[in-house]
Amino acid sequence: MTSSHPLSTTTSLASIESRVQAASLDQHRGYAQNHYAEVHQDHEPEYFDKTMASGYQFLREPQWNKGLAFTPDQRINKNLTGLIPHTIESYQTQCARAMKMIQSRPTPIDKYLYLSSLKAENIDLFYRVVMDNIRELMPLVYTPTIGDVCLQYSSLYTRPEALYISIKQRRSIRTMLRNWPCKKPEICVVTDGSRILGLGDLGINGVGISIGKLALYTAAAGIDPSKTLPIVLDCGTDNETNLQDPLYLGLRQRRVPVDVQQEFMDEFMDAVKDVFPEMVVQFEDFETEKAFKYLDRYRNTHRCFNDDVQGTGAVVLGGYIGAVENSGVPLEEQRLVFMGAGSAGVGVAKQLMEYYTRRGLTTQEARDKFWLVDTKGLVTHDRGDRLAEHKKYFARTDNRERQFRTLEEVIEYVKPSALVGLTATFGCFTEPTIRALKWSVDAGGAGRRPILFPLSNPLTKAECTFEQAMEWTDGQAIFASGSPFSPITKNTGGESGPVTYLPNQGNNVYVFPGLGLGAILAKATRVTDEMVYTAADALSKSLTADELHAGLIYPRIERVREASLVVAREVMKAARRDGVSDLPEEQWVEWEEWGDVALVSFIKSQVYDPVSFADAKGRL
Ligand SMILES: NC(=O)C1=CN([C@@H]2O[C@H](COP(=O)(O)OP(=O)(O)OC[C@H]3O[C@@H](n4cnc5c(N)ncnc54)[C@H](OP(=O)(O)O)[C@@H]3O)[C@@H](O)[C@H]2O)C=CC1
Ligand SMILES: CC(=O)C(=O)O
Ligand SMILES: [Mg+2]
Repeated sequence: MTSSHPLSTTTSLASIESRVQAASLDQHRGYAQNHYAEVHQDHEPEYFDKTMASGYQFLREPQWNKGLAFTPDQRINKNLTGLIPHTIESYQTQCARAMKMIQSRPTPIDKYLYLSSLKAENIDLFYRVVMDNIRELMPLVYTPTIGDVCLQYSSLYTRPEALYISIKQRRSIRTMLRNWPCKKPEICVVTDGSRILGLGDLGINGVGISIGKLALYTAAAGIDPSKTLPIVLDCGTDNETNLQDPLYLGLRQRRVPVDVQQEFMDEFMDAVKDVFPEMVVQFEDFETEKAFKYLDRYRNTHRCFNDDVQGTGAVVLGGYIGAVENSGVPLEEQRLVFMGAGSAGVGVAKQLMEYYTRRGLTTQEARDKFWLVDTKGLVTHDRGDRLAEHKKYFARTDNRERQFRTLEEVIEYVKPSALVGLTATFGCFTEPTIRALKWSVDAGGAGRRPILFPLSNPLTKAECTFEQAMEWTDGQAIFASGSPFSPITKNTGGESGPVTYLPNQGNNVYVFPGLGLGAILAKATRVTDEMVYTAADALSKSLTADELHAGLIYPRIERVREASLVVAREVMKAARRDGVSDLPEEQWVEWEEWGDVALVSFIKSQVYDPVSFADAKGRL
């Protein structure tokens, strides 16, 4: 931590606030926000020196603290004797204590808060616990719980965990970036909070998603946590609840106009390039128009990608490839209906289209496989409204004789083999729609199975539940959801006994960590379409025989780190093929001589793995 970390400004704001009554809180906040706009530090932040630190100072630094795993020598050398209980504990024992505490907490938010404190105290232990219990804990540090955390972020706030940059501080962006304790962050997740999961505009509270995604960069791909940088750009909010909440931490104003935010964004991206030229930037949960606009604007000038458009596109393609194999409906006969034509819907449709064209279809033939539905019905050129730019590519002409206003009408007309939901609308895959999907697949021949992907997050926004999907398709649907559902065991009454159905989690967590890691390690100057497509392809090939046998289309979540490694390896190679890798050519030639073995061992040598007890015996 630095002596001039943003913590110091937060503390001074807190002390101002403690002296005023709630009634004048807003006024003081306004003062503070304008005041910050003038701040410009020209000195470098100071850092504690690990070799000099000792005693409590050492214990209070989450990246140095080992809890009770310090060896006797370390305790003596760092003046820790007496400051912690005499016992020496392995990480396993400490993990067991943490899990006991998590399990004893009554609600997911309470569990999240415990984990969050652990992260603030002992980073290695936090990641060890999360990695060793990823099936149980990922839903806490990520969707669905992170959605609730974002909704309540301002109330839950206890300590800084990100860079909070408001549009009023735009003249100080470089200073703020330099204030970040890590001098060379490698990956940043930035949001403006305008479309957080399916929860809409959450303003500055959306920062929880940047924090959550970066925790997964570490847990699921092994990026050193000290090299991660969560950022929220506060451009105001149109969320009335936030604007009325006395505890809301963001600007109390409506969102600035799109052109004003564009200037701010340009300044931000320029500052990022100046201060952290090698950092990869992941755009996250920007509302539709901005998501597409910023990706187009910066993709050829900055190391960046959009997770909702590209990461989601890649993860759905990665699962779709396996789903088609399991469905019994040949690729060329597949017909896809998408409910939702936003950043994720269009991003996914484009990625799947790319797959079709690489399989020999013309662009037109590939595009004809997709029917996109939005709040006004089937997206067509001539339905009487002004189509948003991003919808035009997939707009159809089917409604010359008839209008298709509802999903039911579209399914009846298209007779799809696959139904994809990216609407943020709970329950919009109704019983009739799911039964109609199954019916249209059955009509094609025996043994065929429908593909059903209700991908919206969090669970409260899922288009249907796993139970409904199984019930209404007689257990036939090949199912993937954005947030995790539990397996279902049904007693069929047959001789073979109960049947267990396994859901898949079709979430970009299977792509962004490996894509980011690959881009970082390849020193990619851009994140190209080829890198994104390759991530999808690699993901589809990363399943074990056991997973394939179980009918899964994504690796089990316990293997997400292995899958990320495969994705990162192939993304690195794609970066080289596209000529955007800044690694020396001799390095690539040397790796090539050894096949993938050398590249894999290079990746493994670069990733963070929280220490085991044996490692803890080593030097600090
Ligand atoms: N599983 C995963 O990995 C990911 C999941 N998502 C999820 O996808 C969802 C959408 O995200 P995103 O695309 O960025 O959001 P957008 O706001 O960009 O798009 C939402 C789309 O859904 C349409 N829509 C909303 N309600 C309905 C309805 N009742 N009937 C038909 N169409 C409807 C909207 O229509 P209109 O255009 O007319 O407003 C719009 O086209 C979110 O819940 C998000 O969490 C996103 C990224 C990754
Ligand atoms: C998963 C994700 O990125 C989203 O729901 O927006
Ligand atoms: Mg997202």
